Amino acid sequence: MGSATEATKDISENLLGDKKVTVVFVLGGPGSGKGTQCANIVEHYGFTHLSAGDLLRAEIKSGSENGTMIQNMIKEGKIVPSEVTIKLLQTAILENGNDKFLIDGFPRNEENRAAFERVTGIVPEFVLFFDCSEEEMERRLLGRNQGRVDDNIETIKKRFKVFVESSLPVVEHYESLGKVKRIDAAKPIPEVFEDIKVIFSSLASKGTA
Ligand SMILES: Nc1ncnc2c1ncn2[C@@H]1O[C@H](COP(=O)(O)OP(=O)(O)O)[C@@H](O)[C@H]1O
Ligand SMILES: O=c1ccn([C@@H]2O[C@H](COP(=O)(O)OP(=O)(O)O)[C@@H](O)[C@H]2O)c(=O)[nH]1
Ligand SMILES: [Mg+2]
Repeated sequence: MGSATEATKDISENLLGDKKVTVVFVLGGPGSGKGTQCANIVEHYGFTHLSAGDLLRAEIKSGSENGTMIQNMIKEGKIVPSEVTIKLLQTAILENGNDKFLIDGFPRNEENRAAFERVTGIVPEFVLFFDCSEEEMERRLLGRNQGRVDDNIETIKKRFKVFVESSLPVVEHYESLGKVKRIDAAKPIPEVFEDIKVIFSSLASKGTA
């Protein structure tokens, strides 16, 4: 047991250098409000927001050799191979001076989760889970208006299916470890943030973040 922990720590030190980080995974269905609330958390609690989806969209824009593959997967609501997303997250963590990160929209399946833990050695402090009905999420996505290739009804239905089949098992995994803090994300934006504040204020007062 002890040696397994040591091994994980060594890997972490190899790939993140000496950097010790506090990570919160922000998970929830498409349109549940993850990005919106991450901006609020950044403003009040000094975290850096890393949206896996935003990093992938930036990678497409940068003209990377993976761009076309990523674009096609996003359009189909599919999950991009772990090594691509993990590399982007790892680089973003290393390039940033902060040591507290909200990782938004990742891990999206169990393979993402296991690969991230194996490669970076990072174990999340907790998982903030946004609970919202599909009806409400669909309404929000259709009104998001950011010109995204995946905010159309056909792709939205595919994303909901992937969320239930592949992403919810990640939440269940962390649930079994007692690490999930569930938020009723169907409420209006300021009310959702009030509930989030309770969680992050107690974290700050414990001195763990
Ligand atoms: N609590 C809320 N009530 C109503 N609309 C919301 C709420 N939270 C976010 N939105 C809106 O819903 C859309 C999706 O929110 P976003 O934060 O991008 O979700 P996610 O990152 O989970 O996909 C955005 O247009 C946002 O302004
Ligand atoms: O770790 C990730 C995060 C996102 N995506 C892809 O990017 C899309 C948009 O993700 P984002 O988190 O931006 O969407 P949201 O849930 O916020 O609406 C997803 O449907 C996936 O196709 C992915 O493959 N891996
Ligand atoms: Mg988002």
